[in-house]
Amino acid sequence: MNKTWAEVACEVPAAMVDLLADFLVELSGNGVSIDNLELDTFSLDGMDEPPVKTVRAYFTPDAELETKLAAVERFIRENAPDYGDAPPATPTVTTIREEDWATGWRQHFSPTRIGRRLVIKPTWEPFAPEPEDLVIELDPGMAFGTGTHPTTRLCLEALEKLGRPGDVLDVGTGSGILAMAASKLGASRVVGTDIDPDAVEVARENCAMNGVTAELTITPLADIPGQFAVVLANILAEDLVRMAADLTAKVAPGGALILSGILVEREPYVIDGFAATGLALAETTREGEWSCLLYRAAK
Ligand SMILES: C[S@@+](CC[C@H](N)C(=O)[O-])C[C@H]1O[C@@H](n2cnc3c(N)ncnc32)[C@H](O)[C@@H]1O
Repeated sequence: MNKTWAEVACEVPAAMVDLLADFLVELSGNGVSIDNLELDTFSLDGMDEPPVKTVRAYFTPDAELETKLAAVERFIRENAPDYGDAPPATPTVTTIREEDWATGWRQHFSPTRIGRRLVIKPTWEPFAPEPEDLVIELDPGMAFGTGTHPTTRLCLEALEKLGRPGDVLDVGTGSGILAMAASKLGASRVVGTDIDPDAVEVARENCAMNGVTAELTITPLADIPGQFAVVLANILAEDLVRMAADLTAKVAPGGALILSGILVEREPYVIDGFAATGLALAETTREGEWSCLLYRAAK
């Protein structure tokens, strides 16, 4: 593959890393890496934590890149003053090859237990599962969803709590992680859709690697036939609200809709956006600044 990525490196005060990382994940649709800036021995003297860290995000180098870069610069400029007096450095952009992007991720990715039985494990790491464990093998690829992001974890936990899930629709499947988990949890049929054809390709490869059968497609949500016992969508709050009617239409009577990708401060906005759908909000779970909403359809 000759694909390249624009790696955007932002040096920010260490205390601002989480805020910026979440912003970059949302904006790029991909994971970020965080590493310590190399400092000289004088500046490190007597310091436990370096004061500045570098957050790296990965963007497709397309026509929207300039606009996204401007948004990153604006975000840093507006938020950095809350974390210290030093003026923030301008983010740097480096073009990197796809292979390097994937390799860089390896050091940040290790077996992770999520919920009671699900374990996400990179292919290269040895892991001894418990008898009840449902292991998903996953290498960081070009699609969002390695299980390291709270929005994915919240979705997986909510899904596992539903028990054997029946037919499942995964909207914005990314790496296919939720689709694979649904299948491992005993779903009778799994459909995953994504607007990004590359993500669908990655999801197909991941499903094949895990022996999972799922129908993976770029068919828009509104055109997917049928209804599902569980519909999952880990997408941005704005998209969830825009898609509220289509998402609701896919939930079978008595079924569940799991919405993730919602910043806690955006919870009321999403709840408002789903108020007219007739679905009942059954549970809200949170991790850090992320929320996941579980809705139920009437029987
Ligand atoms: C945050 S990732 C979620 C990936 C994975 N489901 C997870 O939970 O980790 C969001 C995914 O939704 C896709 N997406 C965004 N808008 C979409 C839409 N309107 N319909 C389908 N997929 C969409 C993106 O391409 C991306 O792969």
